[in-house]
Amino acid sequence: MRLRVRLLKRPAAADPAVSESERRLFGGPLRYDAGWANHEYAQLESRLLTTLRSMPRMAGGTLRLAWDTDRRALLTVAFAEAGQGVTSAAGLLVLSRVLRTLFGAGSAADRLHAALPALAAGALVAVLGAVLASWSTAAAGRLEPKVERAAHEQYLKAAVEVELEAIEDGEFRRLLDSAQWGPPSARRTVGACVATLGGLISLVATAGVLTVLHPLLLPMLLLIAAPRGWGAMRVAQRRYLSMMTWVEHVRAARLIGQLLISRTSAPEVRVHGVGRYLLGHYRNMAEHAEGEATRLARDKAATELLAAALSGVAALVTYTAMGLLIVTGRMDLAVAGTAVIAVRTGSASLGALVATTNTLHEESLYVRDLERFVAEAGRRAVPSGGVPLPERLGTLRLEDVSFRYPDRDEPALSGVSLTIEAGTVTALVGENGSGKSTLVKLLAGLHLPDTGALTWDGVDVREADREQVFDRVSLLTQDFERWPVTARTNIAIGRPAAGGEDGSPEQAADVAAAARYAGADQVVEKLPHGYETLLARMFRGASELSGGQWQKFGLARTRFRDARVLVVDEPTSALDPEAEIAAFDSIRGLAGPQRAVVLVTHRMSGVRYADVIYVLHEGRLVERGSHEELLARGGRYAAMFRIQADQYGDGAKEPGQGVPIPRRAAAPRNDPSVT
Ligand SMILES: Nc1ncnc2c1ncn2[C@@H]1O[C@H](COP(=O)(O)OP(=O)(O)OP(=O)(O)O)[C@@H](O)[C@H]1O
Repeated sequence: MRLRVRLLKRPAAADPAVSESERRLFGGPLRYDAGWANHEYAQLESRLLTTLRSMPRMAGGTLRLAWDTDRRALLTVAFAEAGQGVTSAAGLLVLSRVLRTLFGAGSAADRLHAALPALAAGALVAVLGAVLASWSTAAAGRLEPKVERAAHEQYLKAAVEVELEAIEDGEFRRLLDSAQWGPPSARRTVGACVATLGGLISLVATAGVLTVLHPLLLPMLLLIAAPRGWGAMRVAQRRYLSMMTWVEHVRAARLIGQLLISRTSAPEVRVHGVGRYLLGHYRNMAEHAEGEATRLARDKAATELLAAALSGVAALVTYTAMGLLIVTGRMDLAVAGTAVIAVRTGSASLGALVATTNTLHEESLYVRDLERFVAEAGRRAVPSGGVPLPERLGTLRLEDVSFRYPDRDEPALSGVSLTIEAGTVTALVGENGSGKSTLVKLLAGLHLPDTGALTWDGVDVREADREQVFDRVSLLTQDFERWPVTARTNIAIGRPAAGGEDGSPEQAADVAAAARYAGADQVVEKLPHGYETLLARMFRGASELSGGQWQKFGLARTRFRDARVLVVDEPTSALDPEAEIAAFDSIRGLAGPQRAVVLVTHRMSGVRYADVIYVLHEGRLVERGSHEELLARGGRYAAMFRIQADQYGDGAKEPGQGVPIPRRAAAPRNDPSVT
């Protein structure tokens, strides 16, 4: 079905046109709540003079980066661009000399002969200009990718060093999102800086030559060039204005395109017929965007025609004035010839300068986002250094710990006190949202307590060397990372090897041992290239694992990491019953004299053999004890255990019979959903 495109009133800054499809699917234009989205509006405010004034500040960050990355290339570009300005000025002066000689007295052969040295000098200047231009191109070509790489590294390094809290903070994420456009923009800023510098120098050189030739020529140049400059500026501003409307259609259409081809939506796209539905909306939005592009093209054509007409009138006035000056003997014919060429070169330079200034302005907005992000990330980075932790692990203690996520009113943990001893298995249980995963993140050093204390053998985690805290923890969560790398690296990445250890026979043996421990070796045996099989469904020749097979890899990675404290959060959700029993056995086996295991799970069968079980409820610890003790108490734990046991029909065999066991409600007979 083709949907009607409803064009609203002409696009304006604050009220872009919205297609019927966007209204229906997204309830309006699809605007990102991201920093860079603001630029679309900021750009509209830009004017040439404002842009020119803020240019040094805008380009400053990128130039500093270029200076740090390859100062030789930067200086070469600057020198070559300045040199080109000088050669273009020299070229004009030589041209003036040639014309003067050619228009002078004597026979044609004599005049031509007399002009030969100047012609030779002109050729030399032209060759020099070309050499300088290619020198600048080569140096800029070397500099640009280096600047992009340096900016990207700066971005990634800043991102990995911040506290987890910052990553979970919406404001910071927006900054992170907007800053990702910074590195490619830094690269383009280098190009725009070079072009702007070149344009400026050549303009100044041309203006200088014209002033030397005749004082009236410079105002004449400005008169001819001004309309074209105005036209270029106006077209650029209209483009910004249009981009604001256009970008939203493109964004919406792109989202729909992704939904149509995504793997996760593929079943519904086919079975529910969502494909045809979304395709119709895609066409509608694309047509809307095409309409905007057509409008823009018409606008541009009209503006350029007007600018050309104004420029033509200005040229007519200028050349008439020049003719009068020649006729009245106040201007030499040779000077006039040079001036005509200089005026043409100068107006072209001015037009190009306006365009490159606009590009510079546009790109530098994204670079500024990157700079803001790097500064903010520095403020929110995990502090380096601190009190070293004891070599041997004794006790991890939480005393009256509370923690609240910044965007929540209620604390996720309140007044939690517990102890984790080396050589034990500690289980954390509780209903959804009771605070188990939050507690795990605190234990891993990912979050710091708001109040109370978390100590590693007496060292408060706030003062401890966080690098060491991370080093002593192994974290296996339900959504652990399925790295798109080989099976071997997927296990070995548990403790990324330093330099030469990667791929060593010792490492291979450790990987194999860890895989055997977790039962992942049987999975590897069936892979086409064994440990060298790439586990990434999106690449050619790669294999994909099932959820349960991945969990075995997760456990193998944890085993390989061999840390002091193993934190395992819902490790068996995708395992079949047999594999689940084996996995819980393996996890229990990981506890050793110097190692503690903290297990979070909703599978009550997996926690019954833990040395100590803590029950969390709404962020508070409500029960503590062994499986038997807690069942005998008949509290929350006993209720949870018996609900699960009851599903298998053996709840009555457990102690703690006094606990009321909620039964699953039977579906009403007349429920229309039950057939
Ligand atoms: N990143 C976060 N930002 C804000 N609130 C969060 C965040 N993570 C968890 N919460 C909130 O903190 C509380 C505790 O969540 P937590 O994930 O620790 O519970 P849980 O016991 O692990 O739950 P589940 O059994 O469902 O995994 C919940 O109210 C949850 O909504």
